[in-house]
Amino acid sequence: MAVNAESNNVGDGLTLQMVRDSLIRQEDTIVFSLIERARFPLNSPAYDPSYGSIPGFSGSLVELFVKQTEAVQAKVGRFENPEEHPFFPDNLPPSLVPHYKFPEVLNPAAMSININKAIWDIYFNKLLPLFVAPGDDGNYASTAARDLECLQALSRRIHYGKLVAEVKFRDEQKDYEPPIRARDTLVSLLTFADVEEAVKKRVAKKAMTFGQEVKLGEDEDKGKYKVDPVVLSGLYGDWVIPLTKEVEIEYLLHRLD
Ligand SMILES: O=C(O)C(=O)C[C@]1(C(=O)O)C=C[C@@H](O)C=C1
Repeated sequence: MAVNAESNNVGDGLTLQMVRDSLIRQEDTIVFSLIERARFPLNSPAYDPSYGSIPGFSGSLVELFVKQTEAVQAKVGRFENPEEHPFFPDNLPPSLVPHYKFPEVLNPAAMSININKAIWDIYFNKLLPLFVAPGDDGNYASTAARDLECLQALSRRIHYGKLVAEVKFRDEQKDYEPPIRARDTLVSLLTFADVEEAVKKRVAKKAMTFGQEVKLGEDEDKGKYKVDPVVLSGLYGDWVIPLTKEVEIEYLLHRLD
């Protein structure tokens, strides 16, 4: 994605269009990862701390999987990238690999913003039941792996709100400073209803395109999708965009600290 990874011309040259292009690219990852998760039913034992009573660990299978995976990823430097946020930041091991100097685009206040706890709760309690079928097929490890892919893709996108906010602030500093100082509402200033509509429509279209049954010959199953496009676009409208705005607001409120 990444303003970081794909472009050397970041920092002062960062534009709202560049940041939005990255959000559009990230939709692909999110839609694909949700479709992949939907291959499995809910598999609720993966989320039940009492399932299996894991020796030496008090938590669910998915928590164990995420904590252990994040520990490995921390060792190879994943969270050195300011665009990455761990779900379990406490007691992560340090990176063992040489430090890459990522461009410093954000205000240092950005470091303290991590809303992954909210993302975790919303993903498991609100989103999952909307797009996976009920049931249990025993594939708990694969299910947990797919969940982490969804969570990381969503988290990256939502925390990208920091970059969106930074660019908006730089573009319209005069407009943003007074409400920030007054700790006033910023939401109307940073909302673009037309952009939000376009995001939701594009997500529905991607869900149709990526999630169609591809068949050869006559018996094409038109209109049958792996995940309901209306559900995915609703999930963006109800959760992904509002959480991104929450990060934007949080970032801006500390932008002048
Ligand atoms: O593109 C922007 O301006 C954003 O702030 C991102 C985003 C989104 O989450 O997609 C959020 C708020 C705006 O109303 C429009 C879109």
